[in-house]
Amino acid sequence: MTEARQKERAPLLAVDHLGIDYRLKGIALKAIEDVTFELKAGEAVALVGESGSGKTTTAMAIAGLLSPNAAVSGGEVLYRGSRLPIDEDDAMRPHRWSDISVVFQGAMNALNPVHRILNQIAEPCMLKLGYSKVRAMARARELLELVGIPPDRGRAYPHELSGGMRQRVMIAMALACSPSIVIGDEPTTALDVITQAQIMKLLVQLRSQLSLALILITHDLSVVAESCDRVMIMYAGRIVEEGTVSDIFSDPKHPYTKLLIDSIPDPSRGRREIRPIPGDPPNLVSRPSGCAFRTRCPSAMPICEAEVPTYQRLGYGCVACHLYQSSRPASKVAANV
Ligand SMILES: Nc1ncnc2c1ncn2[C@@H]1O[C@H](COP(=O)(O)OP(=O)(O)OP(=O)(O)O)[C@@H](O)[C@H]1O
Repeated sequence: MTEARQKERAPLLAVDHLGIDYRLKGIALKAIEDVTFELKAGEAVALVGESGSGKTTTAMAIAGLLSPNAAVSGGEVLYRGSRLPIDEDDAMRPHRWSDISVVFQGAMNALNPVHRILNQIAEPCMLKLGYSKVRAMARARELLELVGIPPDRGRAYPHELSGGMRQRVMIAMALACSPSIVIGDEPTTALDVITQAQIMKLLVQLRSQLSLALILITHDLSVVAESCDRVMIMYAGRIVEEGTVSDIFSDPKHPYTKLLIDSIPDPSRGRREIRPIPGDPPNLVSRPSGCAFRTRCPSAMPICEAEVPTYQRLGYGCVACHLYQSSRPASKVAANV
């Protein structure tokens, strides 16, 4: 097959055995290791996991927005079959906002307080798309309307808008250069519950209207169930399970995924409180040997201390757990879980 044909058939995004370390006073913190997944055009996937599991690092690596003390320790990210220069700021510039953009949490910090919002949305259109000021302002008005803000409000400064409106502005900015992938890093975290639901509804609607692929980082599993096709569960810097939303919720495999799903309040079963997972995630500077979850795992076996489980395909999903390693018979697997 020719190279051009291969690229044509490549997934929109492929993250291939990606590892990212943070340098801290000469010590390397392994924030993510061996992270591998694909994203198809128009697909919505969620990255889920406890705080510190590496969700934001994965997302920022894909967008080429890693902090200065981060370094790629292995692997690569491919966009439409071509390697993305994720650790080269200048080389990443043509991709940022045009191919991959990010909606961050806490719009107040991301927006410039002294510029009117219309100008802030118009700016990437001038810088990235080379639009004239007049054309960029027209595009900015169009984008405001798309995210449900009357274009006249474009004269407002960020502090004159509600939190929900500001987050809509962030979404408009993320869409300004018509990217194929939008990453939402906990895009609704700072908002009240009703506004959270409105913003998620907007993202879901825009995703289908514009055929966007979405990578959604969230702690909220109910949001995942309503807005995503697939879920990737992260633990201590690795993806431990991946599957369709319905498979993960109805038939989770990894003991961590099971506990995570069990932690959600379920009033229909008389459980109204969050049930925290006992124990703490490991220190990523000195990871425990073998499976990082073993110290909290109700199904841990001696092999879990000795070997890192490989990430294996299981049905339509993937799981990294010794309970499911292919050398083990299926009957034993069932008995152990
Ligand atoms: N700039 C940095 N320098 C050093 N360590 C960092 C840096 N950014 C993140 N880390 C560490 O890397 C690990 C992964 O962090 P990351 O923010 O990717 O996790 P997360 O799953 O997104 O967490 P949260 O849900 O709290 O945002 C954590 O141990 C975190 O403390």
